[in-house]
Amino acid sequence: MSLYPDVQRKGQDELDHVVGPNRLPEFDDYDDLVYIRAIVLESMRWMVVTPLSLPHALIREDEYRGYRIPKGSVISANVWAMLHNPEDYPDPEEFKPERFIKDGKLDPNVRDPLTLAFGFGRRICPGRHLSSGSLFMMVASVLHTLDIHPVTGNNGEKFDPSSEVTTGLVSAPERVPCTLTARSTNAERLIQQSSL
Ligand code: HEM
Repeated sequence: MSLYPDVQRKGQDELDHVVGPNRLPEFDDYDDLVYIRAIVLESMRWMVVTPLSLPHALIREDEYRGYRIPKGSVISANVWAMLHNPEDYPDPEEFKPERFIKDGKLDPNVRDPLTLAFGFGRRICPGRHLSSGSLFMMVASVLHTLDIHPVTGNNGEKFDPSSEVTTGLVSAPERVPCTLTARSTNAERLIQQSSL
């Protein structure tokens, strides 16, 4: 959000319109918070948590595009490449929640990143609904109450958190330097009330 202030502002505009200043977002707002849901989808796509998913082993021989894959082979799905395929996601390096929206709704013709980011088949992540629901509440609550500002270097340049990520099974930014300020005195009150 610190890198994309326009995305942040659009999310906050939607929250102001749907939720208003006197309460925090709730799951009942889900259907109306289309842009917030698009931010969640784009977050899961742009910097996928498990870029090579989890390895699977073949229980029987298979064939893929003319290649024989023997039983017992270990395969890794390059989910990062799938989620950065410009045919499905033009300008894949850009963080653009708008790519998921058409006529004010989530566009069912755009490939849903959540069908890739949580793995595949019978071992698909059983925590996927908990995770995507929690992400929705987290993004909505943070943007509703806080402004996120980038920390700039000596020359005014913004640090890109995607430039330094951990390697291994799980990928996460090494650091996310930013400052947070309450959006208003109402927002401050909501934060204090929610921490009671
Ligand atoms: C953004 C958050 C999460 C991501 C991106 C994620 C991703 C994944 C992926 C890619 C797999 C491997 C699926 C496969 O083998 O094809 C997996 C497996 C698994 N996940 Fe998650 N996960 C997340 C959160 C959670 C949470 C919150 C829980 C528990 C509450 C959870 C529990 C599990 C378990 C138990 C497995 C192993 C399933 C099996 O092998 O049968 N995950 N997850």
